[in-house]
Amino acid sequence: MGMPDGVELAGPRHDRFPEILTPEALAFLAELHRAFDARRRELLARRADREAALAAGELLDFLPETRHVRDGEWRVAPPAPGLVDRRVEITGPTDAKMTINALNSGAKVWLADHEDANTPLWENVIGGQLNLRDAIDRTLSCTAPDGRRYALHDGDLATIVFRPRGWHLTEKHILVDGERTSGSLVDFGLYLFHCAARLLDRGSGPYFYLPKLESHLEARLWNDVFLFAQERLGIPRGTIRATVLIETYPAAFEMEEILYELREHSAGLNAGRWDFMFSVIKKFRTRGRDFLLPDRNAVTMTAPFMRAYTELLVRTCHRRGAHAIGGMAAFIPSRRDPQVNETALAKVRDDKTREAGDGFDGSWVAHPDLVPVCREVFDAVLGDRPHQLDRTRDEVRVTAAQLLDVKSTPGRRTEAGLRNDISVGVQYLASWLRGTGAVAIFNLMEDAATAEISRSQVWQWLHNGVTLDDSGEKVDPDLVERLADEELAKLPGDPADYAEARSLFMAVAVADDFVDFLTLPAYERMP
Ligand SMILES: CC(=O)SCCNC(=O)CCNC(=O)[C@H](O)C(C)(C)COP(=O)(O)OP(=O)(O)OC[C@H]1O[C@@H](n2cnc3c(N)ncnc32)[C@H](O)[C@@H]1OP(=O)(O)O
Ligand SMILES: O=CC(=O)O
Ligand SMILES: [Mg+2]
Repeated sequence: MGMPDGVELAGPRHDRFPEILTPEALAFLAELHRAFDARRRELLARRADREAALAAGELLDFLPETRHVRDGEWRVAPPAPGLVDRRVEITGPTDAKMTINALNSGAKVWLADHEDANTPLWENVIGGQLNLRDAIDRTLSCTAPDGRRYALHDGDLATIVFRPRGWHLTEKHILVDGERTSGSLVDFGLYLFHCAARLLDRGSGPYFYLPKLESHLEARLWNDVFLFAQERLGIPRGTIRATVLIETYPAAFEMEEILYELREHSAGLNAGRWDFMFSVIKKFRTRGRDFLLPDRNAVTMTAPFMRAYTELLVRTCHRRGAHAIGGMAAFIPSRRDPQVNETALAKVRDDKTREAGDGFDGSWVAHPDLVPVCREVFDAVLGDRPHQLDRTRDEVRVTAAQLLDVKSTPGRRTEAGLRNDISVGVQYLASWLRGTGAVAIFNLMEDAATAEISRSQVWQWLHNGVTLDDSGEKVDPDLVERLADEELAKLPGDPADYAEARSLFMAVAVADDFVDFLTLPAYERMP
């Protein structure tokens, strides 16, 4: 079989890429594109309409038209093999070394990330698929630049749960009928095509984390994609499993409906706190004081709106027999600095202790050295039980007003906070443009979600006439430029090295037109 009709490849064909970009796999992607891309675009347009309504004064609320779903009696499918005990999940990009380190880390699950932690550079997109396939075959190995050899352990490895890109992103290197394809469908389709049978042979399955959904209709689209793909590839219905990230403000009002749409394929929900915070800023960015957050690093999971969101998530999941998975504490341990390490371990322990106490069934860590802390905390609560689905949290009642109560968030808006947003935002973008989508900056994990908070916070303060609580200065474009000069001068290397990242940051943090996702213009600057 040659290149399927209507398919064009616009990216370089590196050594082993043809193993992934086979005519059969590309034909499958073309089918997915023709069947579902128009609906994807319609749903993106619906997001924009909803955002316009919020800008015009509407508020988010639970949907009247889906009350029957919330009031009905139904449960999601029982957990699939490898997804019963999820007390520790490590996340990270899919380069060979990280893949091996994550699978060997002792975590129960590895979230193999093509979203927040990944720059969708063509080499990462296809290289990641090769690494995943080789890892499942247990043939993956690599040598680091310093000569260290990496190979997979012989024993148990983490269950792989793959996170494709969100619905908003396209793949410009694979065209169907002259159109860019969807990043979500390309990532999902290639992984399913190459890995589903291999995973099933090993007693696991094709499992996914679904990012950045904004409504149950977007979950319905995923469910329809799953049904179609299972049929086409001859995989039994219900084999695919998906954990949905509740990480946008609108989705927090549709948790039940999202589980319901995916109930045959559901593996639960995750509290994606960083994108959630970004979405809170984004959706109400023009609505003044009621939705103005303090310094990014001052917003914690104990803020009233954050607590309402996580409490509702656990209650919703457990009522429906679905796992509730906690989020990411951003503190990164250090093997070089004992003080940084101690602080990170203590902060992560506190975070996981709160989650385990609240009823979560497991949680995320960003680094292998955090696996033992998370495991210890969940072991203490779960004991021999694989999860705590029996804690139904019937006492929890969360109202729309509680989810919307952003103004009670304690904290100040300071010059240090603004400087941090600018410095982190520019440094992160510089890394992203070099092809690395997750990086430690000032001892915190930064990825696309945390960088979105930084840039949207600057935009929000700037466009709502904020005066900083400490310096008394008004946030305006001149102040942002001056602080950028000062902050970039503190970084090692030549400030010119940051010129492109800085111009991109200003385009997404200062310009009047609010760009939906910083990765959209950033992707256009990539080869
Ligand atoms: C908001 C969200 O979506 S959160 C989920 C998305 N974000 C992520 O997944 C971030 C995941 N974490 C990371 O990428 C990394 O931990 C970083 C970039 C934050 C820090 O990485 P580094 O600077 O390399 O950390 P450090 O030098 O301490 O790493 C020590 C070792 O642990 C490994 N390691 C660190 N993090 C990970 C990880 N997440 N998965 C696998 N291995 C890892 C490193 O490869 C290194 O291995 P080596 O000793 O064999 O060389
Ligand atoms: O994807 C997770 C998040 O916190 O964002
Ligand atoms: Mg996210």
